[in-house]
Amino acid sequence: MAETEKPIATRLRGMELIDTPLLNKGSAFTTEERAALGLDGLLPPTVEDLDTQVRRVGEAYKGKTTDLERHIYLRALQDTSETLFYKFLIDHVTDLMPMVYTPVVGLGCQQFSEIYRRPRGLFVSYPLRDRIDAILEGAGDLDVKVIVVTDGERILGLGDQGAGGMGIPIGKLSLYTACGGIAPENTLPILLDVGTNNKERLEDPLYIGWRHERIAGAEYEAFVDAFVQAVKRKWPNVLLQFEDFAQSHATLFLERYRDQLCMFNDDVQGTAAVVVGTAFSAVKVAGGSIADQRVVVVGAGSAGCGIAEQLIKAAVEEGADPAEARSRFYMIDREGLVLDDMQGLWPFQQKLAQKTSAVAAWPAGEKPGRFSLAEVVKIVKPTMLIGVSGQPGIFTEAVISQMAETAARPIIFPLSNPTSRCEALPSDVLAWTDGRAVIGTGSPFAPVEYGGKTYPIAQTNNSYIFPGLGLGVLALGIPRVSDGMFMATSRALAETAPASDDVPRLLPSLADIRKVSRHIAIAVGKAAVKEGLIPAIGDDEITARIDAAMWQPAYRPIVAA
Ligand SMILES: NC(=O)c1ccc[n+]([C@@H]2O[C@H](COP(=O)([O-])OP(=O)(O)OC[C@H]3O[C@@H](n4cnc5c(N)ncnc54)[C@H](O)[C@@H]3O)[C@@H](O)[C@H]2O)c1
Ligand SMILES: O=C(O)C[C@H](O)C(=O)O
Ligand SMILES: [Mn+2]
Repeated sequence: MAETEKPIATRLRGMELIDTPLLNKGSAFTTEERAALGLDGLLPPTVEDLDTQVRRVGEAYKGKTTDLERHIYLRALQDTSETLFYKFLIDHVTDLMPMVYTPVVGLGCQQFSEIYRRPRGLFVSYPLRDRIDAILEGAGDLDVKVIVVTDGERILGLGDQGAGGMGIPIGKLSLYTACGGIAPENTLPILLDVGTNNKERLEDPLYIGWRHERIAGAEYEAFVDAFVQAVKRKWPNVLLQFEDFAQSHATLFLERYRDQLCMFNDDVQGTAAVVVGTAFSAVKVAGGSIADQRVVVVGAGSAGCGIAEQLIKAAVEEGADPAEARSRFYMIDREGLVLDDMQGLWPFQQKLAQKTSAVAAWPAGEKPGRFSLAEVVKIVKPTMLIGVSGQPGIFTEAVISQMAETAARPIIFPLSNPTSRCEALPSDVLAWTDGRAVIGTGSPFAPVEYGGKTYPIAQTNNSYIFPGLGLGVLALGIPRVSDGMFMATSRALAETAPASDDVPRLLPSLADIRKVSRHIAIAVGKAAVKEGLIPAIGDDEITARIDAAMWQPAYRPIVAA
């Protein structure tokens, strides 16, 4: 009997069963199930199959006229029947992913309180801080194996969304299932509600979060710690993904907790991994290696510094001298080029600051001792330009065309999400570089027509990484997430990229994402064996365990318990 056919035994009957999205089959409950589970008469008489249901859903979906309506429809479907939702999502992943994930999930977070229908996941709010263990019990019978948690403070490039940030863990976990084959009953989204400093949300009479300014400092850190310790008690082996925390907390918690449990920070590590993987493909097109690049990163935050560090690691693995590799990185933040004499840098920024002595001989900029993005591009002649600033349009025509003067194939990654925060539109970047740019973006863009050719735009988003990483970790019981595992995901991702022909093809098509995630999971498993994180097992065994673990969207027989 195939894995998917093992019957599920339940005590639920009638409407209670129909109201349980993990078990509900709607019109696909069989005649026997209807009789045994008290469903006769509650359902219309025709017994349908999943494909027929997907057709009906497709028709209803076509009638939606705005992206927010499409998002609401898909979320409601997920809360009605998870199997049907995932079948629809997986079958049409390229079209539907932007509706459950970036960019539309950004709108979903901003309007979370307005479109709110039914609870999903857990809200751990500060006023209930003495009852965190009890709140986690609310997960009920779920066999929780992966949690995505946010406090909503830096939602994409949209800033503080308070409790509305819950849209992000829900969206990320949908991709764990759709793209990585993690069973939905193994996933749990969590929102730490510590208030919000977003005035608009605080003044919104419909705001569903705790109407209070953000708790900060020691109280906040103690609260997060109480949460993490409670998670460890309840689910000691869970994979805990930190998502969309503010810059002041992302790296802090990563360093604090990485040796305490199986966790990672997606904005720091997952992002770095997808960028390094895409960069491997990009340098194949542009010529040279990672170690040859001169890199300007705009936005020296969690993502920017994570990306720079992992690219440096890749250059060193290619044989570069570590100090020399580091010296080729130019981080730009609000004050321009990040220099070691600047006040108030975080330690992770300090490590990437250029030495004031190194720029002493540079031509004077507009502000004494400071250098703008435009000035840095002119002086440094970068080969790679990465945007993780959340500042739309910051890659101006002047900046891009300046870069194109000195780089034959400029590698340009405007990575900020959602689309409204993108540093430059791919169509503009191609036009400003006579079609020579090698482009990756964070949000999805349609292929661009330029000079009689069609350029696919690589969606350089951590969604290419975390589902496969999670699959590997869960299928093989890997107890910690290491930097080496992330480097393995980058290499595995690059291996799946199609060969570039007359236009760059940096990443595989999203339609192949489950195959890509499987390939990444296998690479993660091999890296874990190599690092001694799990007992030595052969490659065939790794592959077999991953294949067996992959959840498929199909109905399983249900019997009365
Ligand atoms: N493509 C992806 O997979 C991916 C992954 C993570 C983050 N991102 C995007 O990257 C952006 C930043 O994320 P983060 O976690 O690093 O946030 P962050 O807040 O840690 O960092 C953003 C940095 O940009 C700087 N900045 C703001 N205005 C600037 C300006 N005018 N010039 C230069 N720098 C400026 C800020 O000072 C800050 O240091 C977000 O928009 C997010 O959506 C994309
Ligand atoms: O959520 C995304 O689309 C990617 C990333 O994690 C981000 O914060 O922008
Ligand atoms: Mn994120």
